[in-house]
Amino acid sequence: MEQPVALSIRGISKTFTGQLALDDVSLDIPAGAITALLGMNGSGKSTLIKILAGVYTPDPGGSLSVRNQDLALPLTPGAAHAAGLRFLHQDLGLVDALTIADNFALSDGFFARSSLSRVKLRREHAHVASTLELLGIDEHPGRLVGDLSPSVRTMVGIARAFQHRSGNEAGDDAGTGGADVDALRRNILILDEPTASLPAHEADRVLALLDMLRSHGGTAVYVSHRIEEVRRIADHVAVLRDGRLVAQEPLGERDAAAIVSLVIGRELEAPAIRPAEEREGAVLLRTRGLSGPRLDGVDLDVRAGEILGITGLVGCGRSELVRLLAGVQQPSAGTMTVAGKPYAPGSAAAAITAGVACVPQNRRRDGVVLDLGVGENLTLGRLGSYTRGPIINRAAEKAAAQDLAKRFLVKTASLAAPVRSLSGGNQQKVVVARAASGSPLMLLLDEPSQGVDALARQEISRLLKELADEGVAVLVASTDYDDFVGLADRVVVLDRGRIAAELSGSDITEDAVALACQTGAPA
Ligand SMILES: Nc1ncnc2c1ncn2[C@@H]1O[C@H](COP(=O)(O)OP(=O)(O)OP(=O)(O)O)[C@@H](O)[C@H]1O
Repeated sequence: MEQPVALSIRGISKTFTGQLALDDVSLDIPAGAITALLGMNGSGKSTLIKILAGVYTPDPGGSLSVRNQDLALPLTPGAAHAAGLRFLHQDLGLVDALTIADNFALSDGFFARSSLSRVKLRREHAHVASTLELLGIDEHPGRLVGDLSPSVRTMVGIARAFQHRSGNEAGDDAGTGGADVDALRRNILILDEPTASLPAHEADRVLALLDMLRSHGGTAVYVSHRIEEVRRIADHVAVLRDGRLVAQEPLGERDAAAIVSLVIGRELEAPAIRPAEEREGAVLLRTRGLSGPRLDGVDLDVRAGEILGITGLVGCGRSELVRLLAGVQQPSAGTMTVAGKPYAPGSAAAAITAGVACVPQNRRRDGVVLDLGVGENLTLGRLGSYTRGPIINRAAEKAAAQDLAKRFLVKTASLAAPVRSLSGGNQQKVVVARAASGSPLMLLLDEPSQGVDALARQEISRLLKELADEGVAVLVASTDYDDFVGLADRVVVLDRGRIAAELSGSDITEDAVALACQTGAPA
């Protein structure tokens, strides 16, 4: 039997200055099922979601309907909400310093809660608790959001999207209404890469919540670049390529390779294996007894030309290790050398001067200047390379930016376009390209494939191998174990700040790394 359609999108296009981001997209989202919205970086997924959320105005001509009711275009955020469209953006919009219940109240724009009586507050807590319970979230409404694990924060974000207000601000009944099963079934949840920044086992909990939503008859549209997650959770796939819808079908029994080829339009080639001799350079980085708040006496040798993976469960000290090596945090004990010389960078700039470049985890905060152009971001901090005396050679700067954009496959309307206008994955490519462009001795990357599509991920892997072949020591810290397969020569697993296991060569598989993270021992 055909499933009823929850959301129907007809002939939607969106042109940004000089660029067609969505081209006549028509798509039906079936009710009571999870649809994975897939596509490479820059294919138009976020643009479509922002049109549904009433953030972007589509080009004239298309139409939208929810359960056969036409919506007036352009939508406003209020009209989208009234129609039952619920959104979870990557930035969850939760306030750490407030409780779960307060965060629920905040989303209603209603925060005169000091005036609520104790009875009403208790009732409000009960509403929030029932919503949490319905979605399988085992937390007390009075818990501070800042104390929650990343996956529970995401789950709270989802639960909050479903709540409804009851009563009015002035009236007796003012307060936040919990969601009931009917609300879960009636509304349509749209999630833009909810698991992008979550390690695999945390992401699993969010997927379990989506399972729960589906079991209540709920409808969701889910964007992800993680193919295994799509296989695990989706009933249907819809694929955008260059702004056009190229597939809309049940997921069926497709394996990962089949989904990837649906997304990129061809088969992904197997990654090239690096010959062993290319990873046997001299020791470039040596740490002895390296310690910090989370790290506890790490001894590490990384060779020139080696690609080393660093992983472990949440709190293992992985990101701290990157920060200490990158000079943005100072060790409490231990020593480091780079190319045999003492290395104690007091800042990121000092690390770069010593030949250690870093691709930080939070690209929007630390990696790019959103309002500067793509070209300027690519050459940022390297102006010295294009100046002779007081004269800046703009042509040389532009040529360098063009080269980098081409080599790292940055998809942009022009080099002058602000980085803000780039899709998430393309912003990431800009950061990687810039870090690699200064001929570093060592390149550190913290979660480099967050929000990056399968093809770009492979391109980044290929470029990292190229850099390693040129003698650069590459350190990739990641919780996405797939990042290491076909890329890393060696993977070091951290557990509570110490080295717990090490894998190398063909032993590096997703399952073996996962097992080593769980047990602290190689498979
Ligand atoms: N505000 C904007 N101004 C100009 N161009 C934009 C703007 N927002 C998006 N674009 C362009 O529209 C196209 C689609 O971008 P969009 O962010 O929708 O891609 P996406 O599929 O969500 O990618 P990703 O997987 O990387 O998040 C891209 O080429 C992007 O550069």
